[in-house]
Amino acid sequence: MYDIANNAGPTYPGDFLPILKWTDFGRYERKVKRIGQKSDAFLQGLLDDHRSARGGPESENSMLSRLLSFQKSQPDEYTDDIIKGIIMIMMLAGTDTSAIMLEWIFSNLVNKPEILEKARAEINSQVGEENLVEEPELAKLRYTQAIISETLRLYPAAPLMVPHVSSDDCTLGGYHVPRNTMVLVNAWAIQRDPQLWDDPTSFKPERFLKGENENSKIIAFGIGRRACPGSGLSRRITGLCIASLIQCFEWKRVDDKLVAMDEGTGGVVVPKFDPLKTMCKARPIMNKLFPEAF
Ligand code: HEM
Repeated sequence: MYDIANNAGPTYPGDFLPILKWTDFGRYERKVKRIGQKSDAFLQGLLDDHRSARGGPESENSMLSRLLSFQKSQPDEYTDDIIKGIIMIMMLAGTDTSAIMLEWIFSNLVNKPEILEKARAEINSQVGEENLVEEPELAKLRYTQAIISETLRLYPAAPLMVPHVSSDDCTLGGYHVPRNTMVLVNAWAIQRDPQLWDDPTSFKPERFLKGENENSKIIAFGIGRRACPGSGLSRRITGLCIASLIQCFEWKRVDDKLVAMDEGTGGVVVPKFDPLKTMCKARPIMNKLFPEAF
């Protein structure tokens, strides 16, 4: 996964200087073909394990076993290649992005404990301290949702989105774009544009609680028919995850220094430069929810 992610996106110099493709500069083609074969073998192994029920009882209700059951009734639609493609895109597009968003969220929360406390107060008042937050309650957690939106705005997991190619000559913002040109959208810069946002570089979830629909200005999931189909799922998973982590633990920085908020480098998905290190301590609710653990 690491190899695929790092070789995806606009990272190949030959895309910018086509002459380099003649010599397979940096052995890029050979490298990606090898990665492709390796990942195909891995996914085929997963499929075969599920098919022969070698995955154990926990795999019986998995997404893969569901897809394989569709294969029995619609063999032409659900070929092995299609199923491998679905699993691959879910893993590639859905895992790193959501994990990185979570890391940015907690980096912001430990740097701004007052925001963390406000989120906790909302969770206490809407969910209470007896039960772990559940999905239907997420709609009531408006401040938690606002924290997610503000993180997507300032720290989009895919800052240049996924490269697109113009299928025809067109004009974009007054610029002529010939057919077959790679087009990148700088979501990172657009979401910090002072013409669109007040105090654009400050982390202020409150801006999403105003009456206007600020969320419609977020483009971190793309726009239009190729926009991210996992955006709703991702917001729900992340919402559940941060709300339960806030319910169950106290969170603090490891020392007085603020957590550095620099971006690292990557393919499509860009992680933090320094992975987040933080301290956490179990809260009393953990004794009630998981007494056997204490
Ligand atoms: C924080 C979480 C996520 C972010 C920031 C994110 C962002 C994006 C972006 C920017 C694109 C490209 C949109 C474009 O080309 O204009 C995309 C595409 C895609 N995402 Fe996500 N995504 C996230 C989570 C997920 C999840 C959880 C899934 C599925 C489990 C998913 C599945 C996909 C797929 C399949 C595409 C390709 C859509 C297409 O090309 O038609 N993503 N995502």
